[in-house]
Amino acid sequence: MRFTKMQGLGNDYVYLDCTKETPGNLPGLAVRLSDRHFGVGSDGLICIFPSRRADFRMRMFNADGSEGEMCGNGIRCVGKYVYEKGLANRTELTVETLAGVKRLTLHARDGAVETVTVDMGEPAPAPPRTLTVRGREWEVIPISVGNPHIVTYLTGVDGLELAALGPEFERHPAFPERTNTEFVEVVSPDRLKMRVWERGSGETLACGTGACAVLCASALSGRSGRAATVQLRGGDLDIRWDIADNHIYMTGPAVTVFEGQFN
Ligand SMILES: N[C@@H](CCC[C@H](N)C(=O)O)C(=O)O
Repeated sequence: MRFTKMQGLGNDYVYLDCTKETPGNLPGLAVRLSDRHFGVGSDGLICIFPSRRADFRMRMFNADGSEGEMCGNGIRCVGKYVYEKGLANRTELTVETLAGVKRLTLHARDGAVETVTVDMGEPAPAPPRTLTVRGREWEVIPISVGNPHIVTYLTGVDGLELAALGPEFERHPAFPERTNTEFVEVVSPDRLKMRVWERGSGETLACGTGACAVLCASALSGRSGRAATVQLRGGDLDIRWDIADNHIYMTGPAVTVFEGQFN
């Protein structure tokens, strides 16, 4: 079956066109293809299907084979994929996910999609709480943007030992479904620097839903305004929380890396 490797700010996935045929055991395939030594190498697998409720439906699987409700960097790449492969001929699209139907606006030049704006819908924040992880107390703000996130603030985010800390947040007993965790340093009210430990994939270079959770948590706690640049290891995302419709809008790049075939 043919595949396309794409990335949004270095958050890379293998993309499959499942509009005509679908391979079996998608979780197992995600584990196999994501392996950076024995597979294609990626943070997971994204499959594109027809939809009864929207123009397309996407399913995303993390590198460990678990299924996520939504993927912010991935859905931008889905927009680029369907447009450039000729599966869609409009620059306004809808994509069904386990977190609802999302609206995409593709920004294309000479037939190539460079950036995509996604209406990520309404965030669902919960009251802050304190967690003990590795003997330290961390104040976290839980926020669902369709998938689960917790956001915590500190200085010196670059020096954080995420490989040791991340798994303990992900599997903390307070979150039976596991969680994505964003570690944030406020650079200024309109620039937030973050690192992310993703549920099911570990540290990634960027997380679109995570960046939306960070903007929401920062605005609610008075650390930022309702629009900011979120600086991730793989680059910047522009995030805006609209006051009129309460939706979060994310704008960022989508890039094709290479195509291939697996047996
Ligand atoms: N990288 C993604 C999020 C992928 C899903 C996440 N790991 C989960 O399990 O919820 C993004 O860009 O949003």
